[in-house]
Amino acid sequence: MTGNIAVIFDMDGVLVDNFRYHLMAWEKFCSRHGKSISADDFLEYVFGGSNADHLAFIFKKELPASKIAEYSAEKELIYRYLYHDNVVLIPGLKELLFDLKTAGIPMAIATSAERANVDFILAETGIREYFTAIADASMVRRGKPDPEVFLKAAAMLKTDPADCLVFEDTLKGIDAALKAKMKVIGVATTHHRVELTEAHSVLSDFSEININKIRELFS
Ligand SMILES: O=P(O)(O)OC[C@H]1O[C@@H](O)[C@H](O)[C@@H](O)[C@@H]1O
Repeated sequence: MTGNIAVIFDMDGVLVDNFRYHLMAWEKFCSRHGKSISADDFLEYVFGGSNADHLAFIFKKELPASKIAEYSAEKELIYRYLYHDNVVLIPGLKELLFDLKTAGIPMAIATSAERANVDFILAETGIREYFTAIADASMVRRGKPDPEVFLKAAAMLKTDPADCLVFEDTLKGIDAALKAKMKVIGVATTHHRVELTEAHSVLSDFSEININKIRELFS
């Protein structure tokens, strides 16, 4: 640990509460391809992971990279179409981003989503200026629960993983952050608070956290 902390935000379920829009998009995608996925299976087995893992679950086999790219583009177009007029930041997030930025604490996004979805969320919410680094699906070989995307974000921030705090809403993401040896706070949007007990702490939204509480996690 060097003492210079950084904060890494997952995107879906942490910056915005959009689980149901991803679910609707996957359901629509499945119906177009003669497949199906239940909400329970989606939540338990795939949400929070990579589209390659989602597609392997839906098609019951690994797909070639060209098919993964084609199907991902189709699903994400449906998702952005459905979610477009409904994008709202999680309460308290903007204030926390401002406080962290003015305190000189660097921030990154580490997401299983593709870059077009990141650009979509940042454009819709106007929070791009707060982030020094963005690690997306295209930059890693293995999706969460593998720690690769969080380690990539820490490297981009030039911060020791032990000095990083992650905000995550999924069990896969919390697992990944812990494997990266980072502190992790669960955000109870996609799951109930009681399901996120592996995290160092849990909150319902960002109005429950501030810089002093974040610093205390590292003391
Ligand atoms: O890592 P994040 O930001 O939670 O992103 C996860 C999601 O990213 C989306 O692009 C996928 O299609 C979702 O279904 C997936 O689980």
